[in-house]
Amino acid sequence: MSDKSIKVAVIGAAGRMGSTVCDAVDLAPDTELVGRFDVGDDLGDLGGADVVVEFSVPDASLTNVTHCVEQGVHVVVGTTGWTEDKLDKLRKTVAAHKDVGVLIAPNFAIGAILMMRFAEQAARFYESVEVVELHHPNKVDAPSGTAARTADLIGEARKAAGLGQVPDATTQDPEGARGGRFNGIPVHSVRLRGLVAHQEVLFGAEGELLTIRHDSLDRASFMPGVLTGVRQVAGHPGVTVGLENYLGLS
Ligand SMILES: NC(=O)C1=CN([C@@H]2O[C@H](COP(=O)(O)OP(=O)(O)OC[C@H]3O[C@@H](n4cnc5c(N)ncnc54)[C@H](O)[C@@H]3O)[C@@H](O)[C@H]2O)C=CC1
Ligand SMILES: O=C(O)C1=N[C@H](C(=O)O)C[C@H](O)C1
Repeated sequence: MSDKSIKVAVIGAAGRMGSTVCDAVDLAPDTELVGRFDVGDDLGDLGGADVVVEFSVPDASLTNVTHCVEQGVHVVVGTTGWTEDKLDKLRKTVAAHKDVGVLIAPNFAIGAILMMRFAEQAARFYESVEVVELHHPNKVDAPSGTAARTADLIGEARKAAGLGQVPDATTQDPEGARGGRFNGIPVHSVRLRGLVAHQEVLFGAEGELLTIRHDSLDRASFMPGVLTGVRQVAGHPGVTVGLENYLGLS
């Protein structure tokens, strides 16, 4: 007999991730789908949900998550674009609702979380590093949240190790062919029909290379992580960034 004990609503339910999450919540033995919301819907009492899963667009996420917190509902957030400024605003709202947990995860795939962790560990040993993220062409943001987070982790690890800037003799790049820089780390974004979500972290030192690559070939890869978030978020009050904090990897 199943015990559908966690009531879950999904915001962004008509999207690629939101619809996949609705199916996963329906199928899991311990979760019940009680609400599907998308753009223009009145979020109201969120269908009586215990936990909301939010996969919308960067411009809307803070407003949606704030509404959930003000309703006293825990939130698992997959939407990207969480700047420090937005996180600060959210933390202030959550501080007034002390029992509420919010998980913001740039990537729910276990391999992507490990890729970030391994890249952070490798960072101090290599003079050169570049991040290449590759996604489907319908993605609205660049770089990916995963690439931004990876670059941030690597940049901090390099600073802690006393490493300077990555070596780069480029003086002429009128079209931006060298990509963007995030926390000092070069990041390149590829958009290609046929791809889902992929990333390579390229490390280089004299006479050797290390490449760490992760591929999400299907959105099913994100679902175990999303369900882990749904099951654990109530036990983690406050704002948590990164699913690794729920997995004993932090
Ligand atoms: N953390 C993770 O593991 C992953 C994160 N993502 C992120 O999730 C987000 C969504 O990605 P996709 O599902 O591929 O996009 P999508 O474009 O397929 O879906 C977004 C949905 O949000 C809806 N929406 C737009 N404005 C809204 C609003 N104000 N309120 C409620 N819903 C609204 C849209 O109508 C659409 O149905 C992106 O930020 C993406 O980067 C995507 C895959 C994995
Ligand atoms: O939009 C996507 O598809 C994805 N978005 C997230 C990101 O920006 O990192 C996670 C994953 O890369 C898929």
